[in-house]
Amino acid sequence: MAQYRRVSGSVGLITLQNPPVNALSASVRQGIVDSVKRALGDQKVKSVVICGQNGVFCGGADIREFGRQMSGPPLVPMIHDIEAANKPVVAAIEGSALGGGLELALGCHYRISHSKAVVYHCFIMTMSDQAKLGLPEVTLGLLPAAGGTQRLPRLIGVPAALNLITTGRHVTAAEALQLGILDHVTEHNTVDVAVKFALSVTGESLDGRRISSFSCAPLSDLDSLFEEAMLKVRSAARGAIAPVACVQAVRAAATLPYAQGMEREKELMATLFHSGQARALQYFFFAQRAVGRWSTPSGARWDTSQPRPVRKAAVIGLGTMGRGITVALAQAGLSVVAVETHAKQLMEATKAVPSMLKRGAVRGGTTIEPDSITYSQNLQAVADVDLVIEAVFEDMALKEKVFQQLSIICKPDTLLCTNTSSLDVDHLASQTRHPELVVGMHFFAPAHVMKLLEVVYGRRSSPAAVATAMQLGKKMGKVSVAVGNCRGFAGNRMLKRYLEQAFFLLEEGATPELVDRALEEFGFPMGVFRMSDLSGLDVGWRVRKADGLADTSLTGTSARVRQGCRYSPLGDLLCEHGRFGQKTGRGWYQYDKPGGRVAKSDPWLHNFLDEYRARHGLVPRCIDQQEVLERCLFVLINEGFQILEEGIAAGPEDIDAIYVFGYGWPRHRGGPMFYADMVGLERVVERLERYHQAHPDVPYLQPSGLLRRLVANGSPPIHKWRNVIKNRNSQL
Ligand SMILES: CCCCCCC/C=C/C(=O)SCCNC(=O)CCNC(=O)[C@H](O)C(C)(C)COP(=O)(O)OP(=O)(O)OC[C@H]1O[C@@H](n2cnc3c(N)ncnc32)[C@H](O)[C@@H]1OP(=O)(O)O
Repeated sequence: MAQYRRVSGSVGLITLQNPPVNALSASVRQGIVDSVKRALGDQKVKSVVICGQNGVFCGGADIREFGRQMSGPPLVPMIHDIEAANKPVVAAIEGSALGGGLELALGCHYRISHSKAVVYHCFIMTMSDQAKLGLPEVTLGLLPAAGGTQRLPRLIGVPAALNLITTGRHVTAAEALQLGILDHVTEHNTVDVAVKFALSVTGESLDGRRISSFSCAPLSDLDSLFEEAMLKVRSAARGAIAPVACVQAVRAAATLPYAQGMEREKELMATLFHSGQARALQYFFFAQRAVGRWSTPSGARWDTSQPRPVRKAAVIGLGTMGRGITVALAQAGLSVVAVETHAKQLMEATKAVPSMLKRGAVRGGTTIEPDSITYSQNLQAVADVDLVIEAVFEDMALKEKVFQQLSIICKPDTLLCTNTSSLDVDHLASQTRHPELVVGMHFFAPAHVMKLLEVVYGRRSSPAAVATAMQLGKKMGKVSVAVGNCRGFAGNRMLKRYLEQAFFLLEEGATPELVDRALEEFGFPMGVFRMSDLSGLDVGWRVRKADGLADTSLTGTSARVRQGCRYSPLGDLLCEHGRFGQKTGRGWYQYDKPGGRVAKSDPWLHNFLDEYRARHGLVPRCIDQQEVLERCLFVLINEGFQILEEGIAAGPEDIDAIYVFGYGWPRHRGGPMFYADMVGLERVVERLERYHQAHPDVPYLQPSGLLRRLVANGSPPIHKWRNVIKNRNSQL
């Protein structure tokens, strides 16, 4: 809806009303069309202001309408009519003007927005109280098809428009003013200022105010500008089609008259609108928000659990993870006690952490007060903190000891969190006096950069403890996903199956290059072997040794079998050769030096694989990309269904958010569970069964019970899976 009233005698004020973000639903568009008509037809009205209710201008087109039959007045002619009006129309932008919201504002003759001077909160300087503007359609697999690709370059120039449209980034009102998107910013009430402004421009000529009549500022070398832009978008998101279409649409603005440019925009949008990528990205938009509405099998929920305030936190262990967590906490404005019992490691951390903070501040355009962190070699320093995150070496005996000590030293209500990536959170809780205050906070390296946080609730974790960890994650800018306690939790448990298949494929005749190429063409930034080299092969080796798996003294058939199942010792053998990946300059690939980044094919590795196969009587066969994808991805997906079945994750959105934010799953494919839905659950079952027949010694290739049940229920779409899971759980 849109409300219309006349204010200050001669200004028609149109207020968009569609909480929470005033999205341009059919009824809002109808409201705008009707109100504009009324304003233009009313002789008493000399100028018009468009604003949004509750301090938000407009969050863009209503994304929920995209999957349905479109109705109501279309955006393009609506915006065209506003621009063509013979009375000045002013956009009063508070909160957000995004997507169709900004395109609506670009159709207005003037744009005024809200910007407050720099504010300080805790130790961090931000520009928080400012409107945000942008054309984020590309992040939804679309392009700004309500004239955005044609008006923005005409207003601010081709290079700046290309940047905004292809990245979808939001800019603050201050930056938008600098770029020329806004005519004016104010620290006062934006709508009042816009109304006064509208009165002041009454009767002035609008000839120079209609952006569609502008020409793009000429540029000397358009071809190389667009070639460069195309290369950039192609390497930023492999295989994503929307960024490419965005570049093509902006090119049309730079080279064609407006009307033809609009035709091109429409054509390009038509190719995107019904694409699988658009569906995946729009699903993921809502999935991201759904993970915040967490619940646990014991009935704890996001809306009934009260988080505790956390002002002062401690980090125990200042290795790579601990340092990153310290930085993330400080960046969130908390006071941090950083504890490391080894003097040398502590000294290194006192140098590394401030420089990480500095780099982060430069990147984020903020300043940070390093005094918010105190360092100590003594665990007693955590006595008065509200929350502790333990990040010591991944060793149960060591962690047990730390938790026993923390339980004595800390205040009785201090939340004790562990950053373990796979160990038993319940067991650690049992070492403390208040197991209800123990949860896992599983960060991903580098912890101050990666968006994902798995919040692991144990059997006895209280709802308040889960809510506090979830909220703290959000405060640190993370996407927090609540998961249950099992070996590897959700993400690493699924990863284990994926890695196993990759090793098996090498045994059967593939090379790291072939496997990685298939996965990178699918859209992962790095294939499994390049990724292992980056994160260090010794990490998994240590875990396998702790699990009693990495025994390379075994010979004959038993070398490749553990607990009755197929096992590949390839990763263990590489580690025994001192090949830990990038850090040693050798892994699945070779690097020019230890710490080198550029992976090169390694003849040694190929010989090693040949010898290994010969030793075990394995006859290499031709493996194609389809098999690589199906074996690696379907087994990972299958484990995802098992995790849903067991209630370790509450819904498919949780798993998808974990994989996109923590494991590089291409966002335009929606996440592993969405991908399964797109491929078709029946097909996933059929392929898994086929591979299981061929490899009966790999039990994880057998389709999970939930996957089979979903197929038996007619393969409902992903948003209905929770019902099938719920029905099953209620029968138990
Ligand atoms: C052939 C057809 C031609 C059509 C041409 C179309 C051209 C235009 C296309 C578009 O405009 S696409 C939409 C572009 N806009 C966006 O991408 C903005 C999306 N929203 C946001 O970034 C944020 O929501 C916000 C506006 C910055 C506000 O953030 P905040 O953190 O305050 O709230 P959220 O939790 O994110 O959202 C609250 C609530 O609102 C729902 N929502 C937000 N935006 C939209 C939207 N555009 N459409 C529908 N719903 C929206 C969001 O999902 C949340 O609800 P729940 O999911 O929690 O129920």
